[in-house]
Amino acid sequence: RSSSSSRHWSLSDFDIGRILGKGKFGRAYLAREKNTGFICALKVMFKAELQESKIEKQLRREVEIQTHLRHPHILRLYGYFHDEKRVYLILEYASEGEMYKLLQKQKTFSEPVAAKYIAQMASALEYLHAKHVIHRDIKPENLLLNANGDLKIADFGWSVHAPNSRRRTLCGTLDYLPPEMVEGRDHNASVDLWSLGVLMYEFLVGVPPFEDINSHKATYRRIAKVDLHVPPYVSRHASDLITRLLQYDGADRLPLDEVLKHPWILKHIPNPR
Ligand SMILES: Nc1ncnc2c1ncn2[C@@H]1O[C@H](COP(=O)(O)OP(=O)(O)OP(=O)(O)O)[C@@H](O)[C@H]1O
Ligand SMILES: O=C(O)c1cc(-c2cccc(F)c2)nc2ccccc12
Ligand SMILES: [Mg+2]
Repeated sequence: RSSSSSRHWSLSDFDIGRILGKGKFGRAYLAREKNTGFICALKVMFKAELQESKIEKQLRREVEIQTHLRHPHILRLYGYFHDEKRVYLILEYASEGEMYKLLQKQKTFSEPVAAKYIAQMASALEYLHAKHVIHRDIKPENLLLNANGDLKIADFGWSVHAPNSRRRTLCGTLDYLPPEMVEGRDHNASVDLWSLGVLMYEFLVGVPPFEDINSHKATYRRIAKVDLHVPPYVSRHASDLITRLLQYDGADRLPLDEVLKHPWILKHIPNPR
């Protein structure tokens, strides 16, 4: 019996269901493998579009990295295949969809709910960093939720093997990027610690800490200055953890094993991991 990722798949192996969502390049569909009835998400991308945007190499790296990852809070990539016009990724199905939409609907999460997600993130990042993989694009848009309401890190399009000096121009929001990346300097796994702090702040406050809706430049300046203001309604322990992650120098950011032992996490999650 060949493992799912080495087997040669084709579109005729699947019944295709409803569309799950559209991304920049990808459309994801609910799908069922015909022989086993296994439910998955099939992400379909057009080769022409991938070539135009020159992200073929990034996609191959994403696939190479994600196929080898096995963690309860990292979305599984079971395999992939391509035909003349399209590339297909066979992904774990996350039935509760995007964290981003849940946060938008609820505005903020309670501290116990936020602590559950931050503990799941810390555990997944600990696993990634042990494999010298940095995600570099942690944000609510790239987190999915499964039927149990558990978080799944998706979208490894920006992940690389650490350490790294980015070559590709950044696109999308700056909100989650640490000073060393907005300043184009070398960076390492501690960039994910910064993003974890930004994510925690956004879960509790409803907006990212350095957002300036008027200008990129203003956001850039606020990040570089670590211009952080935690509102008074955020508990002392939560505010302490956010501050320990949003440190200018990557070496000063609280390591993941300390995050998982922080009083704010232990208060809500007795045995994290
Ligand atoms: N495994 C999955 N389970 C459930 N829904 C999914 C899954 N993968 C993708 N989706 C849905 O499809 C949408 C588009 O997929 P995805 O974000 O991976 O495309 P993309 O090309 O990365 O787009 P972008 O880069 O803009 O996020 C997601 O926002 C999500 O709503
Ligand atoms: O025609 C190809 O050989 C091809 C293969 C793949 C590909 C193959 C496996 C994994 C993966 F992520 C991507 N991506 C492409 C993107 C643009 C144009 C052509 C291709
Ligand atoms: Mg996406």
